Amino acid sequence: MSHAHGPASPVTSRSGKALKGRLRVPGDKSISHRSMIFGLLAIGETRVEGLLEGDDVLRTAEACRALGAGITREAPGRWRIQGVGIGGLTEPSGVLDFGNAGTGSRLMMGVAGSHPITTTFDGDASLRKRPMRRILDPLVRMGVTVVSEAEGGRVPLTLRGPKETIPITYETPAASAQIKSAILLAGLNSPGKTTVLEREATRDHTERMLRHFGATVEVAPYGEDGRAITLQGQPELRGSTIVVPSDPSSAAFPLVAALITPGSDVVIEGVMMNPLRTGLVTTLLEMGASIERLNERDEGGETVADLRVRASRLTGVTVPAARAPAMIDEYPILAVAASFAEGTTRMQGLHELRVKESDRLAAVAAGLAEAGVTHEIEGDDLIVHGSGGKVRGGGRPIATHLDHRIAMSFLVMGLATQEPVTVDDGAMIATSFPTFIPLMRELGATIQD
Ligand SMILES: O=C(O)C1=C[C@@H](OP(=O)(O)O)[C@@H](O)[C@H](O)C1
Ligand SMILES: C=C(OP(=O)(O)O)C(=O)O
Repeated sequence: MSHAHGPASPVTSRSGKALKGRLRVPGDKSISHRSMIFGLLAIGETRVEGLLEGDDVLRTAEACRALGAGITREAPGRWRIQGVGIGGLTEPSGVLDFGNAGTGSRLMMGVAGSHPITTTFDGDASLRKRPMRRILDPLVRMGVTVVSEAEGGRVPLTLRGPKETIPITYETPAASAQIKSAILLAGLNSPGKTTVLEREATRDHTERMLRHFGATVEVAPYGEDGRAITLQGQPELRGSTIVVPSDPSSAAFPLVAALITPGSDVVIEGVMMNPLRTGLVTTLLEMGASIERLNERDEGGETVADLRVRASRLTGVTVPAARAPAMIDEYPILAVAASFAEGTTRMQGLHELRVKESDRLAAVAAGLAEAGVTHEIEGDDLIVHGSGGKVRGGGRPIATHLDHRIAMSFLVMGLATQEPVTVDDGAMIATSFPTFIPLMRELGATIQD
């Protein structure tokens, strides 16, 4: 089982030459998970190009197989899925082990939980700590039975679905695309309309893909910044082709690395620029970063651009809480950028960071402390006092707590610190960005494992 994690493998980065060159980061993790899931739920064949072959997505693929999909890998990133259609899922013979993946497990609770089969979900020590009540509550209202659960509504847990789900209208208690998506996916097996109300708009990949596969989805404004998303249940989803754009959350690492490493000039090709994902770029531009959006074009229904990034003098800013959904996974790397800025950066409203792969507020703060960066946590805000370019680094190995983004963020920091930075374990990087270390080395980075 994946919760028995192997021996930790420390990784060290150190400052060296400027970063130069062009690179393409792997496919978007959110779209990759959903490609597998929609492939399972469609009738006929789905073809995927540019799938992220990270551990999280491979777990979702395995789960889809266990639920009846025929899945083949034809070439790197090129996959074919034979779907079973909504209502056609088969009961898996074993536990669905999602490893480290919140997205995979939560979306699949909506998919498998909405069918009249019994499914058990589990994951690693990190996933076993993450809250699942936020998914189970709406599913129960839709007629799903929680057969068993670990204390506090956590995995391992077992669901049994009804023949059809009950259509509901539900306001999500947190700005979370995972909650929204689990409900909409469960609503696919419902005879009526399922409506999700979100007070703040979150990434809309599920809505876009529902339409792409043939479902009817209406989106209306809700409140000041929110949306009401209504799905007509029991559509026939048809197998489709998906081209997965590069993941902006992965691009964030070479992007910040180039900004903080003197003399750097890097182009990151084909990065998805969905406005619900570009909060980090917006913030860095406000801080004075040199980031050019070149060659903007449409790829697979999303706007993508090549980002030319040059080393820049950054200035501290206040990042409003309202921007959090558009950059939720990018706060650890923003904290690194803020450490090198002139002045103070205040990141507001970060409560959701406490329930990611680790408590990211605590993990970032602990890492900053090791590296000699002055910072505070005030309520849900993280305040980083930048050093105007000089960050000590060194300290004891940074504790990554099974969190890929903590590992990559502090390895990026070490590329520009006075002393090397070591993270205690690089293994989890493979969950979302397996080629991170080789790609960074190609740009000239010194990273040793
Ligand atoms: O829907 C998705 O693909 C994701 C939603 C976000 O989680 P929340 O919904 O918990 O905010 C994000 O942190 C995660 O990496 C991917
Ligand atoms: C929060 C993340 O992922 P997940 O919730 O899918 O584990 C992430 O990738 O930063």
